[in-house]
Amino acid sequence: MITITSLKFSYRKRKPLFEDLNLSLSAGHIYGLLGKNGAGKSTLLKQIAGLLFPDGGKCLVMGRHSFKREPAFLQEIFLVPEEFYLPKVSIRTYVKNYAPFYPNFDESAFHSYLKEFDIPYDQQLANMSYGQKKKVIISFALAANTKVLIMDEPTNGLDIPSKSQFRKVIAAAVSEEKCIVISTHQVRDLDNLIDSIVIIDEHKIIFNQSVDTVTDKLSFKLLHQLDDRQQVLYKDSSLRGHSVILKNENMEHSKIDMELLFNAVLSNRQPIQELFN
Ligand SMILES: Nc1ncnc2c1ncn2[C@@H]1O[C@H](COP(=O)(O)OP(=O)(O)OP(=O)(O)O)[C@@H](O)[C@H]1O
Repeated sequence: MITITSLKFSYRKRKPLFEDLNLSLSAGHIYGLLGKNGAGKSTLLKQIAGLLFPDGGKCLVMGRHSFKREPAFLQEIFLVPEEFYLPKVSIRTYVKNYAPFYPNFDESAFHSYLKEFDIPYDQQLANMSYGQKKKVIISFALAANTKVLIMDEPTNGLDIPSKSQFRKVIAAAVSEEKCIVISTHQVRDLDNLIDSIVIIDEHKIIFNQSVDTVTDKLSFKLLHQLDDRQQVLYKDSSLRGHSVILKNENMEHSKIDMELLFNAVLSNRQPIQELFN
């Protein structure tokens, strides 16, 4: 669905942000895009949405160069940006004006997502808080029913109950035809939601694996004592004990700890990458 090959991009000359970045994302998945501040997550999402031109390489979405922003491409992609502007109109008028750009827009789904988020339909966008506006744009994005849905830090600004509502509405909107990409620092907000993890660091994609493959190869444990015989790939020690990542040699099933995995991939990249090659 999204194929990025040898992508090069920089905002400033002699300071490349992406160099030979390669990424392939398929339909039927929810990808979590993780990276440190400034790693280039938002920039990558903008490249996919065709809001930035590559300096080299290709960014193809549904077989089309995203930077061309052809109508057939725009109808099938929706980006929920981290910072957004909504016009000073009612939700009703917003839908009337913008839904026609999306041929598969589902108005009844839009109503049900708003209901899930406790947002009354008859409201003026100008009178809403940042978090409420964000819920409107997320609901609209899901109802637009595009094949590609990109969300940049969607849970920023959402209160605690809204985060589980968010997981619920996303889970309801998933289908085999859609590719959903969500960038976040709040990995716990995406718990049980994303099925694949993509990590960007130092100009490149350094990790792109499904959660199932990760838990097949790695075992996540909380140990009270470390045993020298165990080959610990990464550990994070606290008063609770040692949160560790081990090679999953006995085919045990454990629940992925995305924060631990992220820190492990960044600090102990080579042995972890080798396990997946
Ligand atoms: N419009 C711009 N002009 C110049 N440099 C920019 C611009 N936008 C972003 N950058 C720079 O590009 C780099 C990547 O920024 P980007 O916003 O893509 O990172 P990010 O991974 O989304 O970061 P964060 O997690 O902090 O949101 C940063 O060093 C940033 O300063």
